[in-house]
Amino acid sequence: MFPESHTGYSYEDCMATAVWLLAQTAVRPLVGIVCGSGLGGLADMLKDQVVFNYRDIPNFPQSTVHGHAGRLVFGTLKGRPCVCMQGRFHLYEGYPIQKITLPMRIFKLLGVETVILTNAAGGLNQDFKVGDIMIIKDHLNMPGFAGNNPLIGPNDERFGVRFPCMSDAYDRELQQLAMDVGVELGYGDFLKEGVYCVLGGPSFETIAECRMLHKLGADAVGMSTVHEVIVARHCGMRVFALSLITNKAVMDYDSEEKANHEEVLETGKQRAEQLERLVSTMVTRIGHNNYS
Ligand SMILES: O=P(O)(O)O[C@@H]1C[C@H](O)[C@@H](CO)O1
Ligand code: HPA
Repeated sequence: MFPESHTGYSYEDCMATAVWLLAQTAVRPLVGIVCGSGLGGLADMLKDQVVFNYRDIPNFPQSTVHGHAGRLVFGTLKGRPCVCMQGRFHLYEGYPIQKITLPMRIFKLLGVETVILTNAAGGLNQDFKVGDIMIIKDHLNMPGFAGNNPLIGPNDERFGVRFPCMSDAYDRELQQLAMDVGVELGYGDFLKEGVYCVLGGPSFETIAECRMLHKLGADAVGMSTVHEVIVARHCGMRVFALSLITNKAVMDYDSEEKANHEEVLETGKQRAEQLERLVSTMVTRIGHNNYS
């Protein structure tokens, strides 16, 4: 029924990778974290680390992008068992979409219940400034509109249903938790919420494209996260995601600004500490009170 070129991994392949990892670490992670461009410092916060290079993990792709170290780090964050991807995969690296999202299924098989994803993104919302942290409340999946969805191909019910709901993709309690923690930490001035739009990349957007995306309801634009969110939700994990606004999307023909990866990494460095504190404090509170 599906063409031979289908590039997914079977349940057994994912299980083999999970079993291989579990055999080499005593950590049983409940929280899985994905670090965006220049945001890999989050992984360095983990204590009692057990680290795997992606090249050593069976079935894992390799990181090819500057700012994505290519290491899977197990450890504890303030006593909570976590696993952290220090580096993710993107469509523009040439990987099939099922390979980009494979780590989400491995997270699930490792026992992860909550996934926290971070990314670097261009700000489309004119109220956003460089350095703002945007809590993602929803997404626009542009590659999905063109038929590139990670769930295309045979559906294995052991992971999830054929037609998963996405109107509740971003957990509302975790969004509230992020707001509460952010305000407590004094980040209220640069904590925003909004809609993230994913494109294929690697070219940054034209001015006309930015204007169109803004009109369509996007507050920030990037090249990741959404595919991972779809696969994480398909297999029943809770999802929280945030964008660091690393640059302002160029919306004006008079502007001299040009999006570039160096600026993205530089903004990441400047906000790294606050972002790490926000995420680590959230992790300590997940599973408590009304955030359970
Ligand atoms: O992995 P993320 O989404 O943080 O990376 C963004 C998108 C591109 O990979 C890169 C552009 O600078 O940063
Ligand atoms: N566009 C797309 N992806 C990005 C951007 C951007 O402006 N900034 C960081 N990642």
